[in-house]
Amino acid sequence: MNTVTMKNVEFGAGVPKICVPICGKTKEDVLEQAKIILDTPADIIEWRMDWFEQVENTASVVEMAKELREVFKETPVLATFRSKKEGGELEVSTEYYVELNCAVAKSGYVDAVDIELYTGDKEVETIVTTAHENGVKVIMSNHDFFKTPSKEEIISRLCAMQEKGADIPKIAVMPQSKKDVLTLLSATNEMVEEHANRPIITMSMAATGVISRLAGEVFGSCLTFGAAKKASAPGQMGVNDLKTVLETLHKSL
Ligand SMILES: O=C1C[C@@](O)(C(=O)O)C[C@@H](O)[C@@H]1O
Repeated sequence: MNTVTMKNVEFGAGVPKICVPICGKTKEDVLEQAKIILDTPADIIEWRMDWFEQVENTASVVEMAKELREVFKETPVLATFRSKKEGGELEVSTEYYVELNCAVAKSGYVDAVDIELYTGDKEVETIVTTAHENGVKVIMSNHDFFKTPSKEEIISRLCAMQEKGADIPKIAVMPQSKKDVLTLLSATNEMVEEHANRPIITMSMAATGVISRLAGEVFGSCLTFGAAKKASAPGQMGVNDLKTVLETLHKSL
């Protein structure tokens, strides 16, 4: 199993890393949330660009990324535009999605970009190539906010991401029962043991799925999302509680 390193943070080894999202509408909101996160045990920051009111202007986005880099000098920053169909705040054209991700990847101010698997093959390839040419890692993602696909389907999506050059494949699914949470955990375990040659991220959302956000070290998810001021998806715990649970589990493993 290869690990992935951004700044000094190694994904895929030891305790799962904690990612804290920033969901600010204005530049002031973004910076306010950033300053709050500075006092938390976040290992990596996710800037949810789809929340940013100036997201349709690439120059403003790059400027904001620059300011975030000034706040987070040593902490990796992941830039994510989450499309509305996968749980985000805004829909943009596929053409703009590609332009935005390429601009932010080329800016030199972020360490990773999130690319949704189902953007389109050509488009995904363009962003992956641009990111890698600029030394930026790719977290490739898929979200189902309504249900949990079968174990085989979850594994097949994670494998597709690996084939498309994701540095870290990621899937978030919604459980409709406790059994669905077991399906996600079982898919995670099988993916890591039989298919993956790199770290992966998985989670089952909402209250029913919260155990999946804590058990990554057991089943094989290298990162978990925790909230500081604002959660970006249902089921995220407060970042300090999350840290305590991860560390407590780690001591017994
Ligand atoms: O992909 C993910 C995972 C997530 O949806 C979650 O469930 O924690 C939160 C999003 O901000 C992030 O982009």
